[in-house]
Amino acid sequence: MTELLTSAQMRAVEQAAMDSGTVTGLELMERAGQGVIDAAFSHWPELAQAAHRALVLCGPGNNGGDGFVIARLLKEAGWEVDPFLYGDADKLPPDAKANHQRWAAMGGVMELTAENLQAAVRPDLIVDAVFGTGLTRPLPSVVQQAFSSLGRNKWKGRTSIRRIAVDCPSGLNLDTGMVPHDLEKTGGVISTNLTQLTVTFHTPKPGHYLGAGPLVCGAVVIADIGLGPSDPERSMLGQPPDDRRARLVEPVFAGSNLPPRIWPGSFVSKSRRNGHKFNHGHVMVFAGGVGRGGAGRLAARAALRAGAGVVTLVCPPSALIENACHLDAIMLRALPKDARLDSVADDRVTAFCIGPGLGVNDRTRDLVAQVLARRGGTRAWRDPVVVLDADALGSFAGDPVALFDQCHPRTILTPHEGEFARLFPDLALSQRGDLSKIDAARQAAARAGCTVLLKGPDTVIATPRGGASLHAAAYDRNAPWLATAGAGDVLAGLIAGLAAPDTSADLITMAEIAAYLHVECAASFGPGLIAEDLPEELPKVFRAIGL
Ligand SMILES: NC(=O)C1=CN([C@@H]2O[C@H](COP(=O)(O)OP(=O)(O)OC[C@H]3O[C@@H](n4cnc5c(N)ncnc54)[C@H](O)[C@@H]3O)[C@@H](O)[C@H]2O)[C@@H](O)CC1
Ligand SMILES: [K+]
Repeated sequence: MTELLTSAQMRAVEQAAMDSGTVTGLELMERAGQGVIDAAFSHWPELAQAAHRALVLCGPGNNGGDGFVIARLLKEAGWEVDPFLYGDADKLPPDAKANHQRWAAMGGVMELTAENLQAAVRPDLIVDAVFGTGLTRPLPSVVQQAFSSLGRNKWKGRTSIRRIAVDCPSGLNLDTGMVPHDLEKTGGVISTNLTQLTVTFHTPKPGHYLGAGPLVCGAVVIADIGLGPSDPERSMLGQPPDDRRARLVEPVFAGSNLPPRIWPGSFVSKSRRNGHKFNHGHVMVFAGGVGRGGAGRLAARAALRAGAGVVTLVCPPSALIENACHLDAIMLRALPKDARLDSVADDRVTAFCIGPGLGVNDRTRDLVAQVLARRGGTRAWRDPVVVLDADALGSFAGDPVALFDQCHPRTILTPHEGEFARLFPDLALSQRGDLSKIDAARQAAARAGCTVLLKGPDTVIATPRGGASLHAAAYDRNAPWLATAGAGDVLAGLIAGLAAPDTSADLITMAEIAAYLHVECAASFGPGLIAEDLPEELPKVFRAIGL
């Protein structure tokens, strides 16, 4: 797990390092500039083999300061360098001003405008050092126009020009992954700032993985600027996340890759020990009525493939034959309309998955209430895990507090953005503004008193205490085939199946692993994927991670 530092957290880390006297701001800036050049040369080795030409676009803050370091270092390596500045050189912050002055002894600086860029000699490399973590509002129109002009320039072989961004493509908010748009203006970085490589410092930032981040960053490389390890991450293995710093869900700990056999493999119950089927948990999944059982069956299948010892599907009596025609290894029980849950669920049920295909109605509300009221029974030390998805959430759309009042710490809500908006209208995507998806999920978890997994290509998992992690199906784990009907039902089943064993780790850890495996299955299966394929791909993914 890699920590994702917000802009404020990153500033605090830098400030603490400077206050400790181990490093100065100028030294950090020098390392940042050098880190960008090293990353560029490693990504495009041909650039390292001879001197070339660079356009360096600098902004009014320390991101611009990094740009002036890059300009100087490239010039010293024999490159032709043309820097452009947005803003007033006299108003640059101290370290950036110092680097501007060092550059000024070597060459001139042009004002950053579309006209000046149009007149520039064709570069081999364009460096975007206009705005980094300090962006607070939409890009100024003059900067937008300058970026747009780069795409219109008459340079020969324009498409072979390499484009690198310092910390982020300018215009991207690194806390939210949003590109604040001034709606009066057209374009914006998404269409005009075609970054191929983004070099960020110390740790990745949430915005590299949230929202538009993966669409605009190209590839992301982390440059070490000597701020030390971010946290003893190895000790975080299987631990709940820090209450303030979010983490990225990936098998990387303390900066090095762990074999996936250790994470996530060692958290899969059956990889650890033998035992009776009930040692691996009993998952109960609820299915809808006649013709609506597919979603529940998908979840049940995923729970069983994930390693639950026993999975039972519960359905109305009228749907018994339909489900019996589809199921073998999954047990089947009928629950008449007015019957109590106790008539089918004994104390050995360790996890419930409720919602997919169930219908938005009073019966669903009643079943959710009965499931949430269950306690550990003979396993009094541990209440059953409850995964609430789809219609279990939709059924409380008009009265979310009634749901939150019943949720306990072993509950996880797994909404997509639409379902989330109905439970937490003020935290909906359309209302979020500068609130990141991570903070929205945190607030939702605090309100609901349980874990919340907010789905998407950027899936955020948050706990009521503020712990949060982000799983991104992005960059080399991009999985567009996952946007398919039923994929969410499979995820809900995976969580229930992984979290069902008595020995399973905390709920957020198991939700992280479910999100990870879900995408691994999609990537492993590849194009043409439909939801049924996901559970069937799981054995192959388990073998690939060394189980
Ligand atoms: N010593 C440090 O703090 C280090 C900082 N580093 C670099 O410094 C960057 C952060 O520097 P800053 O905090 O100065 O932030 P930025 O350089 O991203 O920009 C901040 C400046 O832009 C202005 N601004 C923000 N949004 C604007 C908009 N839409 N239109 C016009 N002006 C706008 C702000 O008022 C401020 O003057 C990082 O991204 C990184 O590249 C690195 O050099 C490593 C060391
Ligand atoms: K930038």
